[in-house]
Amino acid sequence: MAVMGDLALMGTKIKLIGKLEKRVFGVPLSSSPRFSFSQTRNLVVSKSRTAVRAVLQVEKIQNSGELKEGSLGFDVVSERELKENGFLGLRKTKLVCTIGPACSSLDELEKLAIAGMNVARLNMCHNSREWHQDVIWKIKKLNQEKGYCVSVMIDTEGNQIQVDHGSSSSVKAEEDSIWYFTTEKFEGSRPFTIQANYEGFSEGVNSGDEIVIDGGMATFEVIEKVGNGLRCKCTDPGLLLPRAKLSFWRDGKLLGRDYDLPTLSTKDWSDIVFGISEDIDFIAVSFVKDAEAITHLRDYLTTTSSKAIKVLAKIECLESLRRLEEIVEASDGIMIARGDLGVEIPLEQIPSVQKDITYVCRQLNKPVIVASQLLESMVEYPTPTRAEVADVSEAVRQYADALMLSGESAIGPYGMKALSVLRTTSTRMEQSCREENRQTLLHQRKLGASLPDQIAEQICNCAVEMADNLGVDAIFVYTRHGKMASLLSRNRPNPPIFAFTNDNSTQMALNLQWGVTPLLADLSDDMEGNIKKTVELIKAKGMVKKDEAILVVSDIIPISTAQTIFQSIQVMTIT
Ligand SMILES: Nc1ncnc2c1ncn2[C@@H]1O[C@H](COP(=O)(O)OP(=O)(O)OP(=O)(O)O)[C@@H](O)[C@H]1O
Ligand SMILES: CC(=O)C(=O)O
Ligand SMILES: [K+]
Ligand SMILES: [Mg+2]
Repeated sequence: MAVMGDLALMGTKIKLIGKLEKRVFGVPLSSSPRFSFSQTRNLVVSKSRTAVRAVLQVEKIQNSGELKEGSLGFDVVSERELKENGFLGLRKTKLVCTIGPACSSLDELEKLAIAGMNVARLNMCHNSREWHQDVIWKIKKLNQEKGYCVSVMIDTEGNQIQVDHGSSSSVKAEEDSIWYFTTEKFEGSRPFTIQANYEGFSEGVNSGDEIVIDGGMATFEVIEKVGNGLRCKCTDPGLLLPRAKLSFWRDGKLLGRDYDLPTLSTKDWSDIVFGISEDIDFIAVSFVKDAEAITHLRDYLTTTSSKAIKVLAKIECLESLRRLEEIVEASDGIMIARGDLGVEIPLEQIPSVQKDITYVCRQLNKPVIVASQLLESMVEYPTPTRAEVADVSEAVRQYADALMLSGESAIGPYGMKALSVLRTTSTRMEQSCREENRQTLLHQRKLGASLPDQIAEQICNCAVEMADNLGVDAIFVYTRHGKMASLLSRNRPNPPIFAFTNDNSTQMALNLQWGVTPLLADLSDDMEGNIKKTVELIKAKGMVKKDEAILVVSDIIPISTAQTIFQSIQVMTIT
């Protein structure tokens, strides 16, 4: 079988070396290999039963770093999944669970880890510092003592305008009833009075404007302004929940409101300092309005944290949609926070906005989480609605990197079942997408050249095209900061990506990337040796079999004397 891999690297100022070898794990074989170069740009690879590697390398001069000798770290869940289901059976879509009172015991956390939780989210809006610390310690304990690989995310409270009637349960607003929205502070509740948490909440609001609560739970018309407060009439009766969110409308159009509040409050900064001290992996920033807050936080983290904590921007207000591209570029990833987004924009716009955001993230190579109400009915019931399963499937079909549970896992009694619905639904849809890709040969990945590092981008685009065309069983990538792994993931290949890194924070960050199984390995200076060692370790664990083919992409291969960086694609068949 001869297959073409077209490496469209011409035109870059890079020296391209075509180097063909036939070796068994680094040892040259004497017999003549069955492959040939057809042109400078094309590499023809023949697979044989011996380990044959066709190597195409791009050479560039740069500083090289130190790599250490050691062993290979597989987390227990991926190892089990791989043994049970084989390479193609590995789930690609990552799963995030919000941790709340329903799942904060060591036992419940372990059950979620076993069921496939990749990232645990702690919402700093709720509960105490001690409570969050206790959960983080339990997750670290499970990782260290039982071999799980669960990353930790904190989600900031942010400066959010909320209204509250002061009662712990919901209150009904009847048609034509008159209510007073006030900024006055008082304890408990007063009849027909709703407290707003921000003095300036009514600025620019006129008589006749509408107030929509929680995206449509109830609607009020503003009768008059009284100081900072608003006297209103209920025009669409409904329920007022504690800590409700509100939007203002005029003549049927949403009033975009830019409150003069910083994205990160004093409490958020203290939560961030806490997060750094607890060695967390991700900070999700709520109500991001522009790129500035993200850049500021990233600069802060660079100077204060020894570890590369990733900053995710939550898209949940109108301003963030207006500045989407700059926010995506500035951040390490995005969360589509559909809960608050549905309060800020008309609900019917959410599906198309979700599609647009996932598209932009893919182009700019940033992981994206689809969050909120994926399986909302499961907060109360043990099975999802058909519509919820369809919503989950659509997010998977859009190739979102991750799906998130909120109340389903935090407060609901069926968190485990909800996680299992996410797992089975995503596995099924991933399989269907693979079949569809194969039939149509229409590559979803017409990504073009959109990133600054064109060499890495092109190598990964070509590598994935080769991997799919050759039908290899797995892709191995050796990466320090995870860039090559994410660029491969961006192409959404059919085979799974095993990313070997010697950096723990890279491993934990890659937990959010579609199709990537991050593995901590003590890599040495010698890339040939690394490949040989990792393949043999995986072979010894019974995870690769004879005749299975692996495509290997390596990012940093220091050539000791000249300090040269090689970026290469190799195809090897296991003997
Ligand atoms: N740590 C916690 N302690 C207690 N309850 C929690 C905790 N985390 C979440 N919850 C509960 O689970 C529900 C859903 O959680 P989640 O944090 O996803 O929703 P949210 O408050 O709407 O998010 P956000 O405020 O970021 O928009 C919350 O309304 C809250 O009642
Ligand atoms: C997750 C979140 O913050 C939201 O959906 O609003
Ligand atoms: K939050
Ligand atoms: Mg929110």
